[in-house]
This record gives sequence, structure tokens and C-alpha cells, in this order.
Amino acid sequence: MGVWHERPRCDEAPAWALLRSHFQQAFTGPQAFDLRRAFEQDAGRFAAFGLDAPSLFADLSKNLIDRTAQRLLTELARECGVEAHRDAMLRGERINTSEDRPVTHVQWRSESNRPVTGTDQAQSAIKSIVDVPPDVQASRHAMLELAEAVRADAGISDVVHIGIGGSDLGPRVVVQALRASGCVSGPRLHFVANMDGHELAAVLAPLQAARTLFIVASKTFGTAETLRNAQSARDWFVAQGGGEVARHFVAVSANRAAAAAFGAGRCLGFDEGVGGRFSLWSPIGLPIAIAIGRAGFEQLLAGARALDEHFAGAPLERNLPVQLALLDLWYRNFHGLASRCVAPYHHGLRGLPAWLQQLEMESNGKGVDARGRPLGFASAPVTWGQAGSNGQHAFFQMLHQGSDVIPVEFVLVRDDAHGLPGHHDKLLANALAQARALMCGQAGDAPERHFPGNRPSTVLLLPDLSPHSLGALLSLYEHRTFVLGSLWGLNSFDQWGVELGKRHAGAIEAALQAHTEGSTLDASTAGLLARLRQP
Ligand SMILES: O=P(O)(O)OC[C@H]1O[C@](O)(CO)[C@@H](O)[C@@H]1O
Repeated sequence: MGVWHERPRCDEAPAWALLRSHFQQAFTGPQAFDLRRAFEQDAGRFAAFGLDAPSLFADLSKNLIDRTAQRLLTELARECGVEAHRDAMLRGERINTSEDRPVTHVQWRSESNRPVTGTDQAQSAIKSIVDVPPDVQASRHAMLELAEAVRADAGISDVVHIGIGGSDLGPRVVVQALRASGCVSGPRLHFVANMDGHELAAVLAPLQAARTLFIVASKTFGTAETLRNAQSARDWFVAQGGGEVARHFVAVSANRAAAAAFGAGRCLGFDEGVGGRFSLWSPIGLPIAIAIGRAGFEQLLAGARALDEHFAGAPLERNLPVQLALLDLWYRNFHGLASRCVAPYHHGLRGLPAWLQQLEMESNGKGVDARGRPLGFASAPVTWGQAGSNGQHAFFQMLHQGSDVIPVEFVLVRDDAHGLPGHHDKLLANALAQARALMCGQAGDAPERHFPGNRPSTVLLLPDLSPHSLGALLSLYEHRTFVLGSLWGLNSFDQWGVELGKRHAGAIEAALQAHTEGSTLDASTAGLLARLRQP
């Protein structure tokens, strides 16, 4: 299957029907697959379902999958032309068809003049990663220069990053993670996303305007939340007598004209091919570079790049993003599981579920394929979770004994960076214990003490939470999301579903401010508006 746009959708590929009958035969009925039995019968299960990738090891062995399903799923990926689709993305073809754009985030972490090894196909895919367009190089250079200048500027004590969605979550999560690892230095960094003024007001309250730099990050420079917050920040800055707006406001945007009209003195640009939720590698990552410096940012890119090369070059059977996406599809479309839980066992990664929610649900939460045809099968499950061990005292009750089977993804980091004895082993032991308890279950002496077991989980293991490992982890998730969307026949790079609500908000805000009836509104919305106006 060489032509990416003629690829069959998963339900049209021959392996789909084979998977359906295999599922019926091996995963339903009294003799249905059981994890405990699978380990008893297959001494090589851990090795067979363990995958190595740069900075990562993944244990998939505690999942509701057998070797036949794994083989058929890999065949499915091959039949669906995932490799051709991947290569088209890496070559910069216009695979975002509804917006007629290429998908360029991988270019933003590429590095020129590197030797390329591997099979011919892998070489050609990796070659596309290695060629860095000159404008990307120039823009990256400008971003890193600015970051270093801000870090060295004794007059700047605080940096406020204003953006939302992909223009907030990536930088926020990376800075949070690397702060926990002790990699962050330089001015204090603050993030403001919500249009709820409580967030901005709380951030501004302790700041000195003259010592504050604002970054306004918006690909479109048209997002309501960001523009509202940026305008309020500018008004506050002027009212406080902070100095020249142009010197204290930097924009990061693909819409340079709008950024200049706002009054930002400097604008770091990037191309339209960088999707918001894939944009932390581009100048949107400016706060990351301010937090960890040029060398740290380059390490983050290097980690992501190592995973890109794995994705481009590893055979599908050993290709971690591909195998994780296939498992996601297996759970969603064959087991019928409607959600997946992500439990990072590291305080620094507590923001990961929020980042993943946008990445996975905005990319693949769709009902029609890239050709406009209804799917006829389920797409993105709900992604949710929180850091362990906190989650154990919240929703793990449901994971162990609730009525729904929910696959859990434990993200573990081998080395800690806090230096407090007696914590990290406990934390890691708890994660492994939860995964083991979910699988093994327990025959209870009373009904309420019964644990059914046979509940699935994956462990992703990182050696440390360095910029390099984190880059690899986030790149892994991006590619996994792309592969799953590719199998489902989706365009994972648009998000038309967010538009309708934005349109309604304009009309409702106008009615709220004008104290009108909102006669064109439905009775419920109009009734709530009336309530809101009551003293
Ligand atoms: O960077 P922008 O253009 O302000 O967009 C912010 C976010 O809004 C969305 O368009 C929709 O929520 C996201 O895809 C995007 O990351």
C-alpha cells in the first residue's frame, strides 16, 4: 500500500474481519482469555509483549491481548497503509486534507546533517526528518536566542505565558515536569489560560510590571481566551506604569500581522502546519527554553527526535507508537472499552492527563473519516487520570471493583530527583502493586472483598525525567495518536468540533451584556440568562 490517500480504513481491511472472529472465539464465553492463565501458559509472555524504544520500555504483557490478536492487529496496520501515511507526514505532504496543509511538527525537532542508517524505507522516512527547512532553523535560532537573553536579563524576574489549549498545555506540562526534576532555573514562570479572570488576577497580583515579560502565544492570534487575557494583561501593565508595551510583550504566532497590531514588539513565527496540540517543539515552547535554557531545549528535541527515528524506522511489530495505537484500537473497537486511564507515578507528570486529553480527544474524537464518511465504529475513548499515588485514594476503587473494565496506563520513572530517602521505592512499589492487583484479583471471603482481576494495564517506564526522556515520551504519544487516527481513517489534525460552541458564545455574551431577552435562544439558555441577571 504505497499511496497514503487510497488507504483502506480499518473496517475495510481484511484483518478487521479476522480480528472480529478471533475476538469472538478467544475473548468471549466461558473460556474467554484470562490474564492469569495467559501468564501460566506462556513463559515468554513478558518478553513477547515488552517493547524497547529510545528512553522507554513498555510492558504490554498485562493487557487483554494474545499473540494471535497482536499479529492480526499488526497485519491490520500494514493493510491500512500506516507506513505510507507516516512517510507522507514525514515528507511534508498535505495530509491535513480538510485544511489543505502539511503536518510539520516533526520538522521542528529535526536536526540537519545527521547520518542516516537502517532499511531503505526507514532511511527515506528518516531522511525527511533530517532535512530541516531553513525557516525552521532560523525561527528556532531566534527563539533560543531570545530565551537565553531573557534568562540573562537581571531586570526580568517573572515571565507570564498567556495561551490556551495547545498554546498552553505543552509548555505548561513540560515546565512542570522539569521543575520537579530540578532542571528549571531563570525567571519565575507563570501560565494563564482560562478566560476566567480569577486565573489572571491571581497571577498578576504579586508581580511588578516593570520586571515582568509577557508571552502571548496563539497560532491564530484569534482565540477569545488568549486575546481577552492578553488585553487585560496589557491594560494592567500600562496602569501599573510598567514601561514600553512593545518591550514587555512578545508574541508567538503564525499570524504575525495580528500580533503586531496587538502591540507586541517581537513576534516569533511558525508555519500553519504545526497543529496547536503538537506545537511545544516550535516557538510555542519559548517558556520551556526560558526555563531550561538552550542546552536543555535541545535535549528535549533530541529525545523527541530519537523517538521519531524509532517510529520511522522500527518494523511495525517492534514499533512502540504503532503497537500502543493498535492496542487502543483493540480495546475500543473489539472489547468496546469507552475510556482509558493514565496514571503517571511522578509528581512532575501530574499534568500529563490534561495534555493527553487534548492530544487524543481533540485529534481523534470524530464521527466522520477524512473522506467525510460516517465511521460506523467507535472513535477516541475518554482519556482521564491523575498522578499516583493520589489516584489510589480516589478512583482506584472503581478500577478494581467497578462495573467497567478500564485499561490503566502507569507511567513510571526509575530515578527520582528529590533526594528524600524512603519515598521513591514506595511510590514505584505502589504502582507495580496496583497493576498486579488489577490483574490477579482476589477471591474474597465476602462479596465486597472479592476482586475480579483480569483487569488490564500497561507500564511505560522511563529511566529519569530529564528533557531527553520527556521529549521521547511526548513524541511517543503524538505518534500513537496519529497512528490510531490513521487506522480509523481520520484526519487527526483538524478540530472542527470546537467551532460551534465558540459561535454560540458570541451571541450569548452579547445577550448577557445587553440585558436582552435573547429571543433567538432556546428556553433553557434564555431562562438561565435571566437567572444570571437576578441580583
Ligand atoms: O493557538 P490558538 O490559535 O490560540 O489556539 C488554541 C487552541 O484552540 C484550539 O483551536 C481549539 O480548542 C486548539 O486546537 C488550539 O490548541
